[in-house]
Amino acid sequence: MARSVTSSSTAVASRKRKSTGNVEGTKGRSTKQSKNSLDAYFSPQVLASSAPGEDEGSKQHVSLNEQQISVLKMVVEEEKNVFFTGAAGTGKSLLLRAIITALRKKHAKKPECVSVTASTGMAASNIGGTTIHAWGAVTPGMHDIGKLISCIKTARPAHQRWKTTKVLIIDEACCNRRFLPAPSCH
Ligand SMILES: Nc1ncnc2c1ncn2[C@@H]1O[C@H](COP(=O)(O)OP(=O)(O)OP(=O)(O)O)[C@@H](O)[C@H]1O
Repeated sequence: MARSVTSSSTAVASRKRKSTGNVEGTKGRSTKQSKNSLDAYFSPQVLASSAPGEDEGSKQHVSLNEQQISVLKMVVEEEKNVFFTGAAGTGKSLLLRAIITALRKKHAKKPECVSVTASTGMAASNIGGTTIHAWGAVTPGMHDIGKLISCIKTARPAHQRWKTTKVLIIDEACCNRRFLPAPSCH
């Protein structure tokens, strides 16, 4: 199955995901080195978003803080399923952009492995993604797994996306409590 990253907040799911983690739950575990090491595909400098009314050119590169880096590692290096959340202005969006950049670098040869979605159209457009419902051909509020799978199978492009995606990002995941991806679908 695909692994996922969700946030309020964001979730990332991966086909190789081993467990769920959060920042507080980060445990020192061995990570793959060599070409899969963080440094190989991630630059810790992230373009900060400009304030409303500010010139786009005024954007500055900032470095992720320790907590953001630990989440980034859990997602990109350790390939865990991660849900991260936090109070307003704590850097979730910046972290998510860094995660997307790092995952796209890591999977540059197979871009279809990384899917970027959100629970609302507005949130999706902010991160250059699509809604989770459009992406996966899933109906909000449908809890019958059998029916969900039937729906997905009749929508070929969506079915293909479920099969090829290794990392599924869902931003603002908690905005839509009626739908959370059912891992048993894939
Ligand atoms: N590590 C960092 N170093 C410097 N600035 C940062 C860092 N992380 C985030 N920021 C800045 O803090 C501000 C808030 O960050 P961001 O928009 O990512 O927060 P958020 O948690 O997504 O907020 P909200 O929940 O309101 O959407 C932004 O201006 C961002 O550039």
